[in-house]
Amino acid sequence: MKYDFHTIVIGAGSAGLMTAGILTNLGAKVALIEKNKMGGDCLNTGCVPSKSLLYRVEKGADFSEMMNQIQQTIEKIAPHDSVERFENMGVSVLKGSGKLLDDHRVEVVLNESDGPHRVISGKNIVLATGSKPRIPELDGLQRIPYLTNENLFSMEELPKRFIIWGGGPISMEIGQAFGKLGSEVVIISRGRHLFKRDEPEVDPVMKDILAKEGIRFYLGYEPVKIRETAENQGEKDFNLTLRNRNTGEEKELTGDKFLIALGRISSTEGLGLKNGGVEVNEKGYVKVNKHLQTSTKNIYACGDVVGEYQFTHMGGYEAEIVSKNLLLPIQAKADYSKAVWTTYTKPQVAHSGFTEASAKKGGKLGKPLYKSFEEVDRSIIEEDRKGFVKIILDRKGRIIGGTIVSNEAGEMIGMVSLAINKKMKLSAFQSLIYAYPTKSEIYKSLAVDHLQDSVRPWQRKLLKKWLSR
Ligand SMILES: Cc1cc2nc3c(=O)[nH]c(=O)nc-3n(C[C@H](O)[C@H](O)[C@H](O)COP(=O)(O)OP(=O)(O)OC[C@H]3O[C@@H](n4cnc5c(N)ncnc54)[C@H](O)[C@@H]3O)c2cc1C
Ligand SMILES: NC(=O)c1ccc[n+]([C@@H]2O[C@H](COP(=O)([O-])OP(=O)(O)OC[C@H]3O[C@@H](n4cnc5c(N)ncnc54)[C@H](O)[C@@H]3O)[C@@H](O)[C@H]2O)c1
Repeated sequence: MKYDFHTIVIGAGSAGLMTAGILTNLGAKVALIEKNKMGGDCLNTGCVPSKSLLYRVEKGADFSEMMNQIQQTIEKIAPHDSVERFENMGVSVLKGSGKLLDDHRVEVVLNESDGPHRVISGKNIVLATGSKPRIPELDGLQRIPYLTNENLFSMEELPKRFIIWGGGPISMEIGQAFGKLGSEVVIISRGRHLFKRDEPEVDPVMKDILAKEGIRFYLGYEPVKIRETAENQGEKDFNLTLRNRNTGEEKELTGDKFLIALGRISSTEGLGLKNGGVEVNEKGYVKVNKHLQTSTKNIYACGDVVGEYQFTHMGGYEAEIVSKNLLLPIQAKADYSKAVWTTYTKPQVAHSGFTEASAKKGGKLGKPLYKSFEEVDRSIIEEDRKGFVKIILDRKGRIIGGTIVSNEAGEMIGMVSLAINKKMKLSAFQSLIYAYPTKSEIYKSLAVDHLQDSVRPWQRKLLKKWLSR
């Protein structure tokens, strides 16, 4: 059977762009379908505007000027993900909505055409349609103009009392940024712990830092209703009633902006999954095996639509696996034991590989090691002493995980990832020369502590004897 394309990719966010780019560069004929903006969430409503905001907050500028600068940053990066760039590479980009008709044919309802819908066929199809914010049921919510990441960065005025529902990375990053800009920030989360994906030592450090900056937390609370109140300079305020999940006690808060950041749902509405024989899991995400293959063997999926690790770089990693599997006879597997992420608060919280708990669960835990930045000279100089490095060793003493809390944690975690990838032991950290004064010196002191701890008493005695000759 002859198909129009080797692969049809639906969705031009980080995962779809990466898949289309790799396959085309390696000689495959590819169609890429995007119904909205090229670059998806990351460029338009996710990583880029949020990190641009965090950077600009530190520089201090007028709010509307800052929002303009954020849009300018998006425009500067947009050419990397543009139709022109991908068409120049050789990708056929179709601006419209894609729907599976069966396991090889996709119907495209073009954005700018009143003509008949176009139907294209592909030997393979890749679903990279991403995710969207999860909006829960809440009494009164439909009458309140609430915010999500999709309209947050179009706000024109700085909120006075900014209430954020959710305890994940969006809430932490955005909450801290708006607190620094001068909003009164309240964060509500049903769980008692923040940074739940990270090591448990992160939660108290970050809670303390954020609370000292003035953020108020209602942890263990759930909103039960929201109502508009009197008009306040053209903007409507609202009252939000919260209930303590343990005691049932109720509290009332007033705010002028309400952000919902309660995680994501898959973006598969109208995608015709059933026509393609593609199953979803219990959370509604596209079900894939380790090769990122769906229940239909020539249809693969990657990025947020798959669910577990909703990060741009993980979508990129999955796109590489999918591309290999579409081109090579041997099927590569996605290995999430080396997953990496960073939450860009100040200090940042970065992680790579196993946590202590996941290593224990997987029967891999040798030893967890911990070192605070308290006595690191560079951290003292920069007043960045509250964080730590935690390294997880397996039973053979190899580095299999790490967590860093520090202003540059996102940059520092790369060294841990390299050590994990190359199956290194702590001695690798110990034998390096580090420039003084850098925060990376913590790797050396952590290694030295551990090596000292692992010297046996008889070895110590022998050494002492030898030194006293
Ligand atoms: C506020 C915020 C901050 C974030 N910060 C970070 C960060 O700092 N670092 C990080 O790694 N990650 C971050 N993320 C997560 C990151 O943005 C996502 O993991 C990433 O964008 C997912 O990429 P994707 O390609 O899977 O999906 P998306 O970016 O959602 O792209 C999917 C695309 O498919 C299109 N589409 C959907 N259905 C169809 C259809 N039927 N036909 C045609 N097109 C369709 C959509 O329009 C969209 O453009 C952040 C997310 C948010 C919300
Ligand atoms: N720096 C980064 O890499 C970065 C930054 C922002 C967002 N992101 C990505 O975007 C995605 C979305 O972020 P997010 O912060 O919305 O989601 P999240 O899923 O990470 O966190 C949602 C939080 O809300 C809580 N929650 C869920 N339902 C609730 C309810 N009914 N009541 C009270 N609390 C409830 C959850 O317990 C969780 O703590 C994440 O998966 C993340 O991967 C990444």
